[in-house]
Amino acid sequence: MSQIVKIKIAATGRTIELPTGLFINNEFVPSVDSQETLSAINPATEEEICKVVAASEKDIDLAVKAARAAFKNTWGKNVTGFERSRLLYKLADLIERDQQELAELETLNNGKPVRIARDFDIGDTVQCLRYYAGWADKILGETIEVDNKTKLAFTRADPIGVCGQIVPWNYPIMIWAWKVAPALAVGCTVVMKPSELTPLTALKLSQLVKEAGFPPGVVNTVPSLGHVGGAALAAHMDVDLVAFTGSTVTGKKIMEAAARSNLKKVLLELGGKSPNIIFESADLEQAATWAVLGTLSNSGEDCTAGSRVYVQESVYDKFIDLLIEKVKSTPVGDGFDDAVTNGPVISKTHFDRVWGHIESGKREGAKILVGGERRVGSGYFIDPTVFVDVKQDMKIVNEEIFGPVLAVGRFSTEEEAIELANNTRYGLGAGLHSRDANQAMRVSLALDAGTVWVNQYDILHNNVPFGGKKQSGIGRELGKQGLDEYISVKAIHWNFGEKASWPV
Ligand SMILES: NC(=O)C1=CN([C@@H]2O[C@H](COP(=O)(O)OP(=O)(O)OC[C@H]3O[C@@H](n4cnc5c(N)ncnc54)[C@H](O)[C@@H]3O)[C@@H](O)[C@H]2O)C=CC1
Ligand code: BAL
Repeated sequence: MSQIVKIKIAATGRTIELPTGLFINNEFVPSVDSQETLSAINPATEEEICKVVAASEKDIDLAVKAARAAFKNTWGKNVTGFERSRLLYKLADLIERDQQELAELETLNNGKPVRIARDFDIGDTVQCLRYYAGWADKILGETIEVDNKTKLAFTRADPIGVCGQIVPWNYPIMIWAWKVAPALAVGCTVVMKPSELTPLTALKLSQLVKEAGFPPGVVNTVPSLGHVGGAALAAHMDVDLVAFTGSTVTGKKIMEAAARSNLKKVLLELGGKSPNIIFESADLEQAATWAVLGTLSNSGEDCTAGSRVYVQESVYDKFIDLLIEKVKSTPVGDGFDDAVTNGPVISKTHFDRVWGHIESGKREGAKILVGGERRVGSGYFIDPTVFVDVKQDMKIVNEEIFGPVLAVGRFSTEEEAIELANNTRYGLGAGLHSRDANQAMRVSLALDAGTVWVNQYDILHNNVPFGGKKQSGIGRELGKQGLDEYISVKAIHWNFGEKASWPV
Protein backbone atom coordinates (compact mmCIF):
# COMPACT_ATOMS: atom_id res chain seq x y z
CA MET A 1 0.00 0.00 0.00
CA SER A 2 1.32 3.42 -0.98
CA GLN A 3 -1.05 6.00 -2.26
CA ILE A 4 -2.38 9.49 -1.82
CA VAL A 5 -5.38 9.81 0.49
CA LYS A 6 -7.75 12.74 0.52
CA ILE A 7 -8.46 13.84 4.09
CA LYS A 8 -11.49 16.06 4.46
CA ILE A 9 -11.45 18.28 7.55
CA ALA A 10 -15.10 18.80 8.42
CA ALA A 11 -14.54 21.80 10.70
CA THR A 12 -12.79 23.91 8.05
CA GLY A 13 -13.93 22.31 4.79
CA ARG A 14 -10.31 21.80 3.74
CA THR A 15 -9.25 18.69 1.83
CA ILE A 16 -5.65 17.60 2.34
CA GLU A 17 -3.96 15.25 -0.11
CA LEU A 18 -1.49 13.14 1.82
CA PRO A 19 0.92 10.48 0.55
CA THR A 20 0.77 7.43 2.79
CA GLY A 21 3.96 5.64 1.71
CA LEU A 22 7.41 5.60 3.27
CA PHE A 23 9.52 8.56 2.16
CA ILE A 24 12.86 7.18 0.97
CA ASN A 25 15.15 8.89 -1.56
CA ASN A 26 12.57 11.66 -2.06
CA GLU A 27 9.88 9.20 -3.21
CA PHE A 28 6.84 7.84 -1.39
CA VAL A 29 7.10 4.07 -1.64
CA PRO A 30 5.41 0.92 -0.30
CA SER A 31 7.17 -1.41 2.09
CA VAL A 32 9.47 -3.87 0.32
CA ASP A 33 8.33 -6.85 2.34
CA SER A 34 5.34 -6.02 4.53
CA GLN A 35 1.65 -5.22 4.28
CA GLU A 36 1.53 -3.73 7.78
CA THR A 37 -0.14 -0.35 8.21
CA LEU A 38 -0.54 2.15 11.03
CA SER A 39 -3.97 3.54 11.75
CA ALA A 40 -4.02 7.29 12.43
CA ILE A 41 -6.83 8.11 14.88
CA ASN A 42 -8.48 11.44 15.67
CA PRO A 43 -8.35 11.49 19.50
CA ALA A 44 -11.27 13.92 19.68
CA THR A 45 -13.66 11.49 17.93
CA GLU A 46 -11.83 8.13 18.21
CA GLU A 47 -12.38 7.73 14.43
CA GLU A 48 -9.74 6.54 11.99
CA ILE A 49 -8.39 9.30 9.75
CA CYS A 50 -6.46 7.01 7.38
CA LYS A 51 -3.86 4.27 7.31
CA VAL A 52 -0.21 4.76 6.40
CA VAL A 53 2.48 2.27 5.46
CA ALA A 54 4.39 0.84 8.43
CA ALA A 55 8.11 0.39 7.79
CA SER A 56 9.60 -3.05 8.38
CA GLU A 57 13.16 -3.68 9.53
CA LYS A 58 14.13 -4.13 5.88
CA ASP A 59 12.59 -0.75 4.97
CA ILE A 60 14.59 0.87 7.76
CA ASP A 61 17.72 -0.66 6.30
CA LEU A 62 16.87 0.77 2.86
CA ALA A 63 16.25 4.21 4.37
CA VAL A 64 19.63 4.05 6.15
CA LYS A 65 21.31 3.04 2.86
CA ALA A 66 19.66 6.02 1.12
CA ALA A 67 20.84 8.32 3.90
CA ARG A 68 24.37 6.90 3.73
CA ALA A 69 24.54 7.32 -0.06
CA ALA A 70 23.36 10.94 0.23
CA PHE A 71 25.86 11.60 3.00
CA LYS A 72 28.69 10.29 0.78
CA ASN A 73 27.65 11.75 -2.54
CA THR A 74 25.40 14.80 -2.38
CA TRP A 75 25.30 16.05 1.21
CA GLY A 76 27.82 15.70 4.05
CA LYS A 77 31.07 17.31 2.94
CA ASN A 78 29.87 17.70 -0.67
CA VAL A 79 27.69 20.69 -0.01
CA THR A 80 28.65 24.11 1.27
CA GLY A 81 27.23 25.68 4.39
CA PHE A 82 25.74 28.39 2.15
CA GLU A 83 23.71 25.77 0.26
CA ARG A 84 22.56 24.01 3.43
CA SER A 85 21.51 27.37 4.78
CA ARG A 86 19.62 28.28 1.60
CA LEU A 87 17.69 24.99 1.62
CA LEU A 88 16.79 25.27 5.31
CA TYR A 89 15.51 28.82 4.79
CA LYS A 90 13.48 27.56 1.81
CA LEU A 91 11.98 24.74 3.90
CA ALA A 92 11.06 27.25 6.62
CA ASP A 93 9.31 29.41 4.00
CA LEU A 94 7.33 26.43 2.68
CA ILE A 95 6.23 25.42 6.18
CA GLU A 96 5.17 29.01 6.81
CA ARG A 97 3.24 29.00 3.51
CA ASP A 98 1.39 25.82 4.59
CA GLN A 99 1.13 26.75 8.28
CA GLN A 100 -2.67 26.57 8.45
CA GLU A 101 -2.90 23.27 6.54
CA LEU A 102 -0.18 21.67 8.64
CA ALA A 103 -1.87 22.90 11.82
CA GLU A 104 -5.20 21.39 10.80
CA LEU A 105 -3.53 18.04 10.08
CA GLU A 106 -1.71 18.20 13.41
CA THR A 107 -4.95 18.91 15.26
CA LEU A 108 -6.77 16.12 13.46
CA ASN A 109 -4.16 13.53 14.46
CA ASN A 110 -2.93 14.91 17.82
CA GLY A 111 -5.99 16.73 19.16
CA LYS A 112 -4.29 19.97 20.23
CA PRO A 113 -6.08 23.26 19.42
CA VAL A 114 -5.50 24.30 15.84
CA ARG A 115 -4.66 27.90 16.73
CA ILE A 116 -2.00 26.69 19.18
CA ALA A 117 -0.59 24.21 16.64
CA ARG A 118 -0.44 26.99 14.04
CA ASP A 119 0.86 29.90 16.09
CA PHE A 120 2.96 28.13 18.70
CA ASP A 121 4.11 24.70 17.45
CA ILE A 122 4.53 25.62 13.80
CA GLY A 123 5.54 29.21 14.52
CA ASP A 124 8.35 27.77 16.67
CA THR A 125 9.18 25.22 13.95
CA VAL A 126 9.67 27.92 11.31
CA GLN A 127 11.85 29.91 13.69
CA CYS A 128 13.87 26.81 14.61
CA LEU A 129 14.61 26.07 10.94
CA ARG A 130 15.63 29.68 10.37
CA TYR A 131 17.77 29.71 13.50
CA TYR A 132 19.75 26.67 12.33
CA ALA A 133 19.78 27.93 8.72
CA GLY A 134 21.66 30.90 10.13
CA TRP A 135 24.25 28.60 11.71
CA ALA A 136 24.83 26.41 8.62
CA ASP A 137 27.41 28.72 7.03
CA LYS A 138 29.06 29.60 10.34
CA ILE A 139 30.33 26.21 11.45
CA LEU A 140 33.92 26.73 12.38
CA GLY A 141 36.93 24.75 13.42
CA GLU A 142 39.75 26.35 15.36
CA THR A 143 43.48 26.75 15.04
CA ILE A 144 45.39 25.65 18.14
CA GLU A 145 48.92 26.77 18.86
CA VAL A 146 51.19 23.81 19.64
CA ASP A 147 54.67 24.93 18.53
CA ASN A 148 55.02 28.16 16.61
CA LYS A 149 58.09 27.09 14.61
CA THR A 150 57.30 23.55 13.47
CA LYS A 151 53.75 22.54 14.15
CA LEU A 152 50.17 23.56 13.89
CA ALA A 153 47.00 21.82 14.98
CA PHE A 154 43.55 22.66 13.80
CA THR A 155 40.09 21.21 14.18
CA ARG A 156 37.42 20.61 11.61
CA ALA A 157 33.74 20.37 12.51
CA ASP A 158 32.66 17.32 10.54
CA PRO A 159 29.05 16.20 10.36
CA ILE A 160 28.66 13.05 12.43
CA GLY A 161 26.98 11.13 9.60
CA VAL A 162 23.70 9.26 9.29
CA CYS A 163 21.29 10.11 12.12
CA GLY A 164 18.32 8.04 13.24
CA GLN A 165 15.75 10.33 14.84
CA ILE A 166 12.82 8.95 16.83
CA VAL A 167 10.16 11.44 17.86
CA PRO A 168 7.03 11.27 20.04
CA TRP A 169 3.42 12.27 19.55
CA ASN A 170 3.09 15.31 21.85
CA TYR A 171 4.73 17.85 19.48
CA PRO A 172 4.98 15.92 16.21
CA ILE A 173 6.00 18.92 14.08
CA MET A 174 7.98 20.99 16.58
CA ILE A 175 10.17 18.16 17.87
CA TRP A 176 10.67 17.06 14.22
CA ALA A 177 12.22 20.50 13.61
CA TRP A 178 14.32 20.41 16.81
CA LYS A 179 15.94 17.23 15.49
CA VAL A 180 16.04 17.70 11.71
CA ALA A 181 17.19 21.35 11.59
CA PRO A 182 20.53 21.07 13.48
CA ALA A 183 21.33 17.75 11.79
CA LEU A 184 20.88 19.19 8.29
CA ALA A 185 22.60 22.46 9.19
CA VAL A 186 25.88 20.69 9.90
CA GLY A 187 25.58 18.26 6.95
CA CYS A 188 24.18 15.09 8.50
CA THR A 189 21.52 13.00 6.79
CA VAL A 190 18.41 11.78 8.57
CA VAL A 191 16.17 8.74 8.92
CA MET A 192 13.17 10.07 10.82
CA LYS A 193 10.77 7.74 12.64
CA PRO A 194 7.64 9.59 13.74
CA SER A 195 5.43 8.17 16.45
CA GLU A 196 3.09 5.45 15.25
CA LEU A 197 0.28 7.54 16.79
CA THR A 198 1.00 10.74 14.81
CA PRO A 199 2.66 9.93 11.49
CA LEU A 200 0.65 12.31 9.27
CA THR A 201 2.42 15.65 9.60
CA ALA A 202 5.86 14.03 9.21
CA LEU A 203 4.70 12.76 5.80
CA LYS A 204 3.40 16.20 4.86
CA LEU A 205 6.72 17.74 5.94
CA SER A 206 8.52 15.19 3.77
CA GLN A 207 6.69 16.55 0.71
CA LEU A 208 7.99 20.00 1.63
CA VAL A 209 11.54 18.68 2.08
CA LYS A 210 11.40 17.49 -1.54
CA GLU A 211 9.80 20.71 -2.76
CA ALA A 212 12.51 22.75 -1.02
CA GLY A 213 15.09 20.95 -3.15
CA PHE A 214 16.99 18.77 -0.68
CA PRO A 215 18.74 15.97 -2.62
CA PRO A 216 17.22 12.46 -2.41
CA GLY A 217 18.16 10.55 0.73
CA VAL A 218 18.99 13.59 2.88
CA VAL A 219 15.74 13.21 4.85
CA ASN A 220 13.91 9.89 4.90
CA THR A 221 10.66 9.29 6.82
CA VAL A 222 9.72 5.84 8.05
CA PRO A 223 6.58 5.63 10.18
CA SER A 224 6.73 2.39 12.15
CA LEU A 225 5.98 0.82 15.49
CA GLY A 226 8.57 1.65 18.14
CA HIS A 227 9.68 -1.93 18.76
CA VAL A 228 10.04 -2.49 15.00
CA GLY A 229 11.35 0.62 13.23
CA GLY A 230 12.59 2.50 16.30
CA ALA A 231 14.42 -0.54 17.63
CA ALA A 232 15.88 -1.26 14.17
CA LEU A 233 17.26 2.27 13.93
CA ALA A 234 18.76 2.14 17.42
CA ALA A 235 20.45 -1.20 16.65
CA HIS A 236 21.52 -0.41 13.08
CA MET A 237 25.23 -0.91 12.39
CA ASP A 238 25.42 1.95 9.90
CA VAL A 239 23.66 4.68 11.91
CA ASP A 240 26.15 7.06 13.53
CA LEU A 241 23.84 8.82 16.00
CA VAL A 242 20.38 8.17 17.37
CA ALA A 243 18.40 11.10 18.75
CA PHE A 244 15.28 10.28 20.74
CA THR A 245 12.51 12.08 22.58
CA GLY A 246 10.12 9.99 24.66
CA SER A 247 9.86 7.96 27.83
CA THR A 248 12.79 7.12 30.09
CA VAL A 249 11.98 3.40 29.76
CA THR A 250 12.33 3.53 25.97
CA GLY A 251 15.39 5.79 26.22
CA LYS A 252 17.16 3.11 28.23
CA LYS A 253 16.31 0.48 25.58
CA ILE A 254 17.73 2.76 22.89
CA MET A 255 20.94 3.32 24.79
CA GLU A 256 21.30 -0.43 25.31
CA ALA A 257 20.72 -1.13 21.61
CA ALA A 258 23.27 1.53 20.68
CA ALA A 259 25.84 -0.01 23.01
CA ARG A 260 25.21 -3.57 21.79
CA SER A 261 25.47 -2.60 18.12
CA ASN A 262 28.03 -0.07 16.89
CA LEU A 263 28.30 2.23 19.92
CA LYS A 264 26.54 5.00 18.03
CA LYS A 265 26.20 8.35 19.79
CA VAL A 266 22.95 8.69 21.73
CA LEU A 267 20.96 11.86 22.43
CA LEU A 268 18.07 11.35 24.82
CA GLU A 269 15.37 13.84 25.77
CA LEU A 270 13.28 11.91 28.27
CA GLY A 271 10.64 12.27 30.91
CA GLY A 272 10.36 14.52 33.91
CA LYS A 273 8.46 15.27 37.07
CA SER A 274 9.32 18.90 37.30
CA PRO A 275 8.84 20.98 40.45
CA ASN A 276 7.47 24.52 40.54
CA ILE A 277 8.11 26.37 43.83
CA ILE A 278 5.94 29.26 44.98
CA PHE A 279 7.61 31.40 47.67
CA GLU A 280 5.63 33.76 49.91
CA SER A 281 7.10 36.88 48.26
CA ALA A 282 5.86 35.86 44.79
CA ASP A 283 3.28 37.75 42.79
CA LEU A 284 0.73 35.06 43.62
CA GLU A 285 -1.69 35.90 40.85
CA GLN A 286 1.08 35.55 38.24
CA ALA A 287 2.59 32.51 39.94
CA ALA A 288 -0.80 30.74 39.82
CA THR A 289 -1.15 31.60 36.14
CA TRP A 290 2.32 30.23 35.31
CA ALA A 291 1.65 27.13 37.42
CA VAL A 292 -1.52 26.40 35.44
CA LEU A 293 0.09 27.19 32.09
CA GLY A 294 3.13 25.13 33.04
CA THR A 295 1.14 22.02 33.84
CA LEU A 296 -1.97 22.12 31.68
CA SER A 297 -0.48 23.38 28.40
CA ASN A 298 -0.73 20.76 25.67
CA SER A 299 -3.16 18.93 28.00
CA GLY A 300 -0.21 18.17 30.27
CA GLU A 301 1.43 16.10 27.52
CA ASP A 302 4.70 17.92 27.96
CA CYS A 303 8.00 16.59 29.19
CA THR A 304 8.68 19.73 31.26
CA ALA A 305 5.18 19.97 32.79
CA GLY A 306 5.59 21.51 36.25
CA SER A 307 3.29 18.92 37.75
CA ARG A 308 4.68 19.10 41.31
CA VAL A 309 3.76 22.48 42.75
CA TYR A 310 5.23 23.35 46.18
CA VAL A 311 3.74 26.35 47.97
CA GLN A 312 5.10 28.13 51.05
CA GLU A 313 2.87 27.48 54.07
CA SER A 314 2.14 31.20 54.74
CA VAL A 315 0.51 31.74 51.31
CA TYR A 316 -0.78 28.23 50.68
CA ASP A 317 -4.53 28.88 51.04
CA LYS A 318 -4.48 32.11 49.07
CA PHE A 319 -2.46 30.51 46.27
CA ILE A 320 -4.77 27.48 46.10
CA ASP A 321 -7.82 29.74 45.69
CA LEU A 322 -6.16 31.56 42.78
CA LEU A 323 -5.00 28.30 41.21
CA ILE A 324 -8.37 26.58 41.41
CA GLU A 325 -10.16 29.55 39.89
CA LYS A 326 -7.80 29.43 36.89
CA VAL A 327 -7.93 25.65 36.48
CA LYS A 328 -11.74 25.73 36.52
CA SER A 329 -11.74 28.22 33.66
CA THR A 330 -9.77 25.92 31.31
CA PRO A 331 -11.86 25.25 28.19
CA VAL A 332 -11.50 21.58 27.19
CA GLY A 333 -12.87 20.29 23.89
CA ASP A 334 -12.32 19.65 20.20
CA GLY A 335 -9.21 21.44 18.98
CA PHE A 336 -11.08 22.82 15.96
CA ASP A 337 -13.12 25.00 18.31
CA ASP A 338 -11.14 28.23 18.68
CA ALA A 339 -12.43 28.75 22.22
CA VAL A 340 -10.67 25.59 23.40
CA THR A 341 -7.32 25.63 25.24
CA ASN A 342 -6.97 21.89 25.96
CA GLY A 343 -7.78 19.13 23.51
CA PRO A 344 -8.03 15.40 24.25
CA VAL A 345 -5.06 13.28 25.27
CA ILE A 346 -3.48 11.28 22.52
CA SER A 347 -4.91 7.74 22.70
CA LYS A 348 -7.07 5.25 24.55
CA THR A 349 -3.95 3.66 26.05
CA HIS A 350 -2.71 7.01 27.30
CA PHE A 351 -6.19 8.02 28.52
CA ASP A 352 -6.30 4.83 30.62
CA ARG A 353 -2.75 5.47 31.87
CA VAL A 354 -3.61 9.01 33.04
CA TRP A 355 -6.78 7.76 34.73
CA GLY A 356 -4.72 5.07 36.44
CA HIS A 357 -2.65 7.86 38.00
CA ILE A 358 -5.75 9.84 39.05
CA GLU A 359 -7.24 6.73 40.67
CA SER A 360 -3.97 6.04 42.46
CA GLY A 361 -3.96 9.59 43.86
CA LYS A 362 -7.47 9.02 45.20
CA ARG A 363 -6.48 5.65 46.70
CA GLU A 364 -3.44 7.15 48.38
CA GLY A 365 -5.61 9.77 50.06
CA ALA A 366 -4.68 12.96 48.18
CA LYS A 367 -7.50 15.49 48.24
CA ILE A 368 -9.04 16.49 44.88
CA LEU A 369 -10.21 20.11 44.64
CA VAL A 370 -11.18 20.11 40.98
CA GLY A 371 -11.58 17.44 38.28
CA GLY A 372 -11.21 13.74 38.93
CA GLU A 373 -14.57 12.88 37.35
CA ARG A 374 -14.85 11.02 34.06
CA ARG A 375 -16.75 12.58 31.17
CA VAL A 376 -19.31 10.67 29.15
CA GLY A 377 -19.16 10.56 25.35
CA SER A 378 -16.48 9.93 22.78
CA GLY A 379 -12.98 11.42 22.62
CA TYR A 380 -10.09 11.08 25.05
CA PHE A 381 -10.95 14.21 27.01
CA ILE A 382 -9.78 14.59 30.61
CA ASP A 383 -10.75 17.59 32.70
CA PRO A 384 -7.88 19.25 34.57
CA THR A 385 -7.48 17.65 37.97
CA VAL A 386 -5.83 19.20 41.03
CA PHE A 387 -4.68 17.17 44.03
CA VAL A 388 -3.72 19.18 47.13
CA ASP A 389 -1.98 18.37 50.41
CA VAL A 390 0.00 15.68 48.64
CA LYS A 391 2.75 13.71 50.36
CA GLN A 392 6.18 13.17 48.82
CA ASP A 393 5.84 9.36 48.72
CA MET A 394 2.64 9.33 46.65
CA LYS A 395 2.77 7.93 43.09
CA ILE A 396 1.24 11.12 41.69
CA VAL A 397 4.21 13.03 43.11
CA ASN A 398 6.87 10.65 41.84
CA GLU A 399 5.74 9.38 38.45
CA GLU A 400 5.38 11.27 35.19
CA ILE A 401 1.66 11.44 34.40
CA PHE A 402 1.83 13.32 31.08
CA GLY A 403 -1.74 14.51 31.48
CA PRO A 404 -3.66 17.49 32.94
CA VAL A 405 -2.98 16.65 36.58
CA LEU A 406 -1.34 18.85 39.25
CA ALA A 407 -0.12 17.70 42.64
CA VAL A 408 0.22 20.54 45.15
CA GLY A 409 2.14 20.26 48.41
CA ARG A 410 3.42 22.69 51.04
CA PHE A 411 6.76 23.66 52.57
CA SER A 412 7.93 26.07 55.24
CA THR A 413 11.60 26.94 54.53
CA GLU A 414 13.69 27.56 51.43
CA GLU A 415 15.92 24.58 52.32
CA GLU A 416 12.88 22.32 52.55
CA ALA A 417 11.60 23.54 49.18
CA ILE A 418 14.94 22.75 47.50
CA GLU A 419 15.05 19.34 49.17
CA LEU A 420 11.52 18.45 48.00
CA ALA A 421 12.14 19.77 44.49
CA ASN A 422 15.36 17.80 44.01
CA ASN A 423 13.96 14.62 45.51
CA THR A 424 13.32 12.93 42.15
CA ARG A 425 15.09 10.66 39.69
CA TYR A 426 14.38 13.23 36.99
CA GLY A 427 16.13 16.53 36.22
CA LEU A 428 14.49 18.19 33.25
CA GLY A 429 12.77 21.42 34.31
CA ALA A 430 12.14 23.36 37.51
CA GLY A 431 10.49 26.66 38.32
CA LEU A 432 10.50 29.16 41.16
CA HIS A 433 8.45 32.25 41.87
CA SER A 434 9.83 34.89 44.21
CA ARG A 435 10.25 38.67 44.30
CA ASP A 436 13.38 38.28 46.43
CA ALA A 437 16.20 38.42 43.87
CA ASN A 438 18.78 36.91 46.21
CA GLN A 439 16.50 34.02 46.96
CA ALA A 440 15.71 33.51 43.26
CA MET A 441 19.45 33.35 42.47
CA ARG A 442 20.22 30.99 45.39
CA VAL A 443 17.42 28.60 44.58
CA SER A 444 17.92 28.58 40.80
CA LEU A 445 21.56 27.56 41.37
CA ALA A 446 20.51 24.83 43.83
CA LEU A 447 17.83 23.23 41.64
CA ASP A 448 19.01 20.05 39.98
CA ALA A 449 17.55 20.47 36.49
CA GLY A 450 18.65 21.23 32.93
CA THR A 451 16.29 24.22 32.74
CA VAL A 452 15.19 26.54 35.56
CA TRP A 453 12.48 29.13 35.09
CA VAL A 454 12.31 32.16 37.39
CA ASN A 455 8.92 33.91 37.63
CA GLN A 456 7.70 32.09 34.53
CA TYR A 457 7.35 28.48 33.41
CA ASP A 458 7.74 26.27 30.32
CA ILE A 459 8.95 28.95 27.94
CA LEU A 460 11.73 27.81 25.62
CA HIS A 461 13.67 29.64 22.94
CA ASN A 462 15.34 28.19 19.88
CA ASN A 463 18.65 29.87 20.75
CA VAL A 464 18.79 28.57 24.34
CA PRO A 465 19.94 24.98 25.03
CA PHE A 466 17.43 22.53 26.42
CA GLY A 467 17.87 19.06 27.94
CA GLY A 468 17.92 16.99 31.06
CA LYS A 469 20.04 15.76 33.94
CA LYS A 470 19.74 12.46 35.82
CA GLN A 471 17.13 10.17 34.17
CA SER A 472 15.72 13.00 32.06
CA GLY A 473 18.30 12.60 29.37
CA ILE A 474 21.67 13.01 27.79
CA GLY A 475 22.76 15.84 25.50
CA ARG A 476 21.15 19.11 24.55
CA GLU A 477 18.77 20.31 21.88
CA LEU A 478 18.34 23.88 20.63
CA GLY A 479 20.91 26.64 20.76
CA LYS A 480 24.54 26.25 19.70
CA GLN A 481 24.87 23.20 21.99
CA GLY A 482 22.08 21.51 20.02
CA LEU A 483 24.11 22.02 16.84
CA ASP A 484 27.35 20.79 18.38
CA GLU A 485 25.76 17.43 19.23
CA TYR A 486 25.65 16.62 15.50
CA ILE A 487 29.32 17.53 14.96
CA SER A 488 32.28 15.19 15.14
CA VAL A 489 35.36 17.27 15.86
CA LYS A 490 38.42 16.13 13.96
CA ALA A 491 41.83 17.33 15.16
CA ILE A 492 44.51 17.63 12.47
CA HIS A 493 48.11 17.80 13.72
CA TRP A 494 50.40 19.32 11.09
CA ASN A 495 54.17 19.03 11.18
CA PHE A 496 56.09 21.52 9.01
CA GLY A 497 59.52 21.26 10.54
CA GLU A 498 60.10 18.83 13.40
CA LYS A 499 62.39 15.88 12.59
CA ALA A 500 61.72 12.60 14.30
CA SER A 501 64.54 10.70 15.97
CA TRP A 502 64.61 7.14 17.34
CA PRO A 503 65.22 5.94 20.01
CA VAL A 504 63.80 8.92 21.88
N1 LIG B 1 9.71 13.27 26.99
C1 LIG B 1 8.66 13.37 26.19
O1 LIG B 1 8.49 14.36 25.51
C2 LIG B 1 7.71 12.20 26.09
C3 LIG B 1 7.48 11.38 27.16
N2 LIG B 1 6.60 10.34 27.04
C4 LIG B 1 6.34 9.53 28.25
O2 LIG B 1 6.27 8.17 27.88
C5 LIG B 1 5.05 7.59 28.30
C6 LIG B 1 4.66 6.51 27.32
O3 LIG B 1 4.35 7.05 26.05
P1 LIG B 1 4.81 6.28 24.74
O4 LIG B 1 4.15 6.84 23.55
O5 LIG B 1 4.65 4.79 24.93
O6 LIG B 1 6.36 6.68 24.71
P2 LIG B 1 7.60 5.99 24.01
O7 LIG B 1 8.81 6.56 24.61
O8 LIG B 1 7.47 4.51 24.01
O9 LIG B 1 7.46 6.49 22.48
C7 LIG B 1 8.13 7.58 21.93
C8 LIG B 1 8.75 7.15 20.61
O10 LIG B 1 9.61 6.04 20.83
C9 LIG B 1 9.33 5.00 19.92
N3 LIG B 1 9.67 3.71 20.53
C10 LIG B 1 8.91 2.93 21.35
N4 LIG B 1 9.58 1.80 21.70
C11 LIG B 1 10.79 1.87 21.09
C12 LIG B 1 11.95 1.03 21.07
N5 LIG B 1 11.98 -0.13 21.73
N6 LIG B 1 13.03 1.41 20.36
C13 LIG B 1 13.02 2.58 19.71
N7 LIG B 1 11.96 3.42 19.67
C14 LIG B 1 10.86 3.08 20.36
C15 LIG B 1 7.85 5.19 19.62
O11 LIG B 1 7.50 4.54 18.41
C16 LIG B 1 7.76 6.70 19.55
O12 LIG B 1 8.18 7.14 18.27
C17 LIG B 1 4.10 8.78 28.41
O13 LIG B 1 3.05 8.53 29.29
C18 LIG B 1 5.02 9.85 28.90
O14 LIG B 1 5.15 9.74 30.30
C19 LIG B 1 5.96 10.09 25.87
C20 LIG B 1 6.15 10.87 24.77
C21 LIG B 1 7.02 12.03 24.81
N1 BAL C 1 8.28 21.24 26.70
C1 BAL C 1 9.27 20.84 25.76
C2 BAL C 1 8.76 19.93 24.68
C3 BAL C 1 8.57 18.52 25.11
O1 BAL C 1 7.59 18.21 25.77
O2 BAL C 1 9.36 17.66 24.72
